[in-house]
Amino acid sequence: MKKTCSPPESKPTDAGLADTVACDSDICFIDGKEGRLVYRGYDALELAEKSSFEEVAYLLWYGCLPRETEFNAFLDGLRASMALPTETVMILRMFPKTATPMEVIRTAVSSLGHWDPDSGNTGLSASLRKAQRLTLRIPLLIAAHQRLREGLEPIQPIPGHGIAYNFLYTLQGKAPDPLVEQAFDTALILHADHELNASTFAARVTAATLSDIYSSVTSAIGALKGPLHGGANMEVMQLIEEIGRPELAEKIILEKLANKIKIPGFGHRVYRCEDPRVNMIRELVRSLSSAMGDSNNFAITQEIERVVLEQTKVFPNVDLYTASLYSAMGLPPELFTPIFAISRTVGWTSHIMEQWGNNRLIRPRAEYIGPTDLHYVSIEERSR
Ligand SMILES: CC(=O)SCCNC(=O)CCNC(=O)[C@H](O)C(C)(C)COP(=O)(O)OP(=O)(O)OC[C@H]1O[C@@H](n2cnc3c(N)ncnc32)[C@H](O)[C@@H]1OP(=O)(O)O
Ligand SMILES: O=C([O-])CC(=O)C(=O)O
Repeated sequence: MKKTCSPPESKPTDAGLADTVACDSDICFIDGKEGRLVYRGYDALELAEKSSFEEVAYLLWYGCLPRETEFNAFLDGLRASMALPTETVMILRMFPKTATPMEVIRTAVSSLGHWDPDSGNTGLSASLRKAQRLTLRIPLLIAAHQRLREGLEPIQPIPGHGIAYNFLYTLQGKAPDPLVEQAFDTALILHADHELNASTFAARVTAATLSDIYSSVTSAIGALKGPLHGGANMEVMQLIEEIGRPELAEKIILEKLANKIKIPGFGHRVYRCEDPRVNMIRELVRSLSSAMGDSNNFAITQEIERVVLEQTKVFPNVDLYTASLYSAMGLPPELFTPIFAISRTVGWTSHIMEQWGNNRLIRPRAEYIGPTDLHYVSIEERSR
């Protein structure tokens, strides 16, 4: 009798759903051939250059850019939500020292739902308020947990300052350098949405069961954590640290490629050219590293890029230079993926609300490739 199950012999028809269009959406457009990224009709690079993360959040949530009075009212509403519930800070104190920041935000974001004043209200206005609370509170939660890990007490954000400023301030305990704040705000804009990436799809699948926004965002955080998706930015930093000096990059990368190891920060399901965000982030790192007087990580990243491009047809993605950008800001690598979650929360929640606007349960089929005619044999007989 056969004792083990045999592995599947053929691949599903559309592995990874690479060729499947799963929904209509007017939030984000990607041209993977030409390398273009558009939020609600506006080029994301133009928004990154001229706008602010708060304005882009308004655009993604409401579908248009605000007039001045609308934006001021929106910012006033945001300020009112800019604090963590005391119960959440108590929960943060209870995590074991070994819990990574990404594991902590997965659990703590889920817990935030219990203290949301709109808990149980599933209307559109309540969902928008929840989306805004999540976007304001996730950075505070990441900063508070990091301070607790370092043996420091969490500190309150300063009303009147934006999300980028207050994340850096509540993390580092001092007003951020304006150059760093500006670069961080730009990075938040460039990560805010990306169509049906894995974490957004996870959020939409959960939302499509008519589950709540906190459950949907928690699903998304779980998907973002993996190294094939958001977790890649931390892996890029680990690779930079492993390499240590630019002149060692070529040897280490060639060895990895020879061993068929995928290099984090390269490859993308949609882009068949350089990810349009890469150049803007590359230039931000170049100027920030030089202003901070340490360009070693930038130089290593450039070497990694040169060798991978010489050896493969695989282009860099958004994560490649993000690692040395955040490192030039003095941020620890284990916060890189949680930072991705700060900006993508805007995209996730926009998609969740869009899903609810025209909902149908998301439930694809599997191509069954196992047997169908087996008969039950008792455990005694099977064990003979
Ligand atoms: C924000 C984001 O989520 S961006 C993506 C972040 N993830 C990473 O940076 C992790 C490294 N990259 C990867 O693992 C992949 O490129 C993914 C997961 C992003 C995309 O995967 P897929 O769309 O399934 O592409 P797939 O894995 O089939 O790659 C296509 C080809 O490019 C090669 N390739 C893809 N990525 C890489 C890489 N990072 N390093 C080396 N080769 C690569 C593959 O080996 C494959 O080559 P082959 O056709 O000769 O077998
Ligand atoms: O779109 C994807 O597959 C990955 C992603 O989230 C991004 O590139 O920002």
